[in-house]
Amino acid sequence: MRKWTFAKGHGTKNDFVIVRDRHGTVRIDDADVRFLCDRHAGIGGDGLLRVTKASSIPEWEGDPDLWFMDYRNADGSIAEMCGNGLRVFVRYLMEEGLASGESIPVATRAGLRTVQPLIDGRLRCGMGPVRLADEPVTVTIEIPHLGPQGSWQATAVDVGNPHAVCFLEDSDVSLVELDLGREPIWTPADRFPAGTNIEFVEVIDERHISMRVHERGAGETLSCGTGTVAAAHAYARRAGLVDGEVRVDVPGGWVVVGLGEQEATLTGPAVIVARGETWLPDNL
Ligand SMILES: N[C@@H](CCC[C@H](N)C(=O)O)C(=O)O
Repeated sequence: MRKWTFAKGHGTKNDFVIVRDRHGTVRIDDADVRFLCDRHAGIGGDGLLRVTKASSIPEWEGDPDLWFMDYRNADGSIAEMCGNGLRVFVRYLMEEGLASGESIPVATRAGLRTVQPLIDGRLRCGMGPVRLADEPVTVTIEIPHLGPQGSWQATAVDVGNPHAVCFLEDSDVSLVELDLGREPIWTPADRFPAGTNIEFVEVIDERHISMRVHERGAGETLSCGTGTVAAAHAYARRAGLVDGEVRVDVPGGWVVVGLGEQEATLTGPAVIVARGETWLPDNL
C-alpha cells in the first residue's frame, strides 16, 4: 500500500482530487488516477490535479520554477487544460502558502496562464487564445435501444483543449431533456482524433447562456470551465458580439466569460473542501 496525502476541491461542482508532488517523484499511473477519482472506491472527482514544479515536466520550455498544473481526467487520460481546475489549483496554492499576489502564473500543457484573485473571493483566469473552426461538425446523441435523440451542427473550438459546441434552438429537445449518459458521436468521425468535449447550449438572453457538457475522459460533469469559454465564444460569433462578458450557467453554478479571441478570461469560484490521507493498493 502507498500512503498519499491529498486535498479535494471544486469549481462550480467540477471536482478534483489534488496531489502535491513538488519534485515530480510520485509515481501516478492511469490506474492510480482512476482509483482516486472513483466515487465509490476512492476519493471521487472528475479529474486529478498534480501540483508539481515545471522543472519536473520535460516538455515545458519556460521558467522551470513555475508551478505546473498536471491535469488528468477521471479515466486517467491527460488533458492539455482545465479551466475550473486552474482556479482550484490556484486556490490550493494560496491556501497552502505556495503562491500569493495579484497575478499568479501557472504553467499548463496549453501554455502559461495567469490567475487573479478578486476581492469578492472569485478567481479570474487568463485562458489564452480561443480558435473557432469554420466547418461545422455534426454531433448526434444516440440513446441505446431508442435511436437518435437529436443531431446538431456543432462549432469546433480550441481552448487549448478540444470542444464541439451545439446550440439547441430549433431543436425538439430542451437542455434538461438531453441524455448525456453516453458519449455523443460526431461526424466526420476523424474530426477529433484525440476525442473532444461536447457542449450543449441554450440562449437565455443577449449576454447569458446555459450549458451542459459531456467531457472527454469524465462523462457528463456539472461544469467545464474551458467548455464555458468555448460555448461563450461560439455564441458570440452567432450573436455578433466581439467583446464584453457572457454569463454561462451550468448545472453546478455559473461563471463569467470575458470575450477575446486572443486572450479570453474565465471568472468563477473555487473552494478546497477536504484534506486527508489515502492508501493506494500496490497492484491496481
Ligand atoms: N473540466 C475541465 C476540462 C477537463 C479536461 C477535459 N475533460 C479534456 O479532456 O479536455 C474544465 O473545467 O475546463
